[in-house]
Amino acid sequence: MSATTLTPVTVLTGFLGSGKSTLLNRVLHDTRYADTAVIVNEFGDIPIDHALVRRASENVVVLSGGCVCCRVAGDLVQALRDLHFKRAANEIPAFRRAVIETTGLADPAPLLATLVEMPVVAARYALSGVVTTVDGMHGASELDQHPEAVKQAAVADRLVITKADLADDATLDALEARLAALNPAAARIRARSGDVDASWLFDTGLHRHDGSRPDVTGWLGANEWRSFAQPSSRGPHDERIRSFTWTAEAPVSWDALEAALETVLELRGDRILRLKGLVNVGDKGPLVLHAVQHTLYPPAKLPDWPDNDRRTRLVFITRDLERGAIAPILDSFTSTSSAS
Ligand SMILES: Nc1nc2c(ncn2[C@@H]2O[C@H](COP(=O)(O)OP(=O)(O)OP(=O)(O)O)[C@@H](O)[C@H]2O)c(=O)[nH]1
Repeated sequence: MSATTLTPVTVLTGFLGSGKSTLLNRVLHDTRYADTAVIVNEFGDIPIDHALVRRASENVVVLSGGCVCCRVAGDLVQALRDLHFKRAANEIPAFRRAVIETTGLADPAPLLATLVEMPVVAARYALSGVVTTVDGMHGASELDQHPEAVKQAAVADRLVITKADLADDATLDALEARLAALNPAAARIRARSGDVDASWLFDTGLHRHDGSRPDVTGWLGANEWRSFAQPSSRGPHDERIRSFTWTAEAPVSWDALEAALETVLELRGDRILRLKGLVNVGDKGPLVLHAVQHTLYPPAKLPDWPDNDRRTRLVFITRDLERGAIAPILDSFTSTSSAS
């Protein structure tokens, strides 16, 4: 997998009315990011959001008539393929990244799985990151009531707490503490009407259109999982989300680890929201991998380690799945690991 030939895709999700379109519309006006193709998934029959976004980007595709998480996955694949071929044929303005804005009710995990699983997509696009908007005023009650909202926050690489101009500091602080417990690895920002630096949103992942060096340590976020204070308020759905790491001190055999991961994903993939990892196979640089639900991306090779930590580190974000259900399988295949 080459980092330079794949078009990075950012998935923008967040509960209904949490400010996805406001954010997207604002950041696309940053001229550095004007060359962004946008796929908007509208739930209702009358697409409204795209009218705003269309003013900001020349390549906008609207998927309507259903939620991309269940009914329109095929449409999404088709849209990504069409965009690619039209770009290749110079029929549309060239774009260097794509954003998929989900409906507010979307469960993001099947969407991420679609991006990984469909060969026609995986050959041309690479998931760059997941940005989740959380309503600064109503976010806590949405997390309490809707498991989708919790999943959206749990899989994020970037959490944007919106409407910071409307909510008071105590509300924002409590929400932020809760999000930090749910997903400590995601970077967080408070936004007023989408006033977020576009590069903070888009340049998150391993795949940069300009080939610049990615922030692998930040992407992995393994260190952030270890220390965080439990917030005073946690909802019933928060409790179901787990995050844990599995590490190995000595280099591992990729064949053995891959077999172990295939087994884990086959058995437990429905409960694995995301998996990210750096793997020490004894070479100069690590393998970088990620997986969503049942599917493992082909690993990418990095020329160097991002820091002095040479351990294999896998970070799991799961729902209703404990570390104890996974670690023994990984241990037994690789027979060299340490808990963390
Ligand atoms: N005051 C204020 N209003 C905001 C902010 N962000 C969004 N809004 C408003 O909140 C409402 C919903 O914002 P949208 O951007 O449409 O939210 P969305 O997540 O795209 O909504 P759906 O597509 O319906 O799920 C709109 O009226 C926005 O103007 C903000 O930071 N401050």
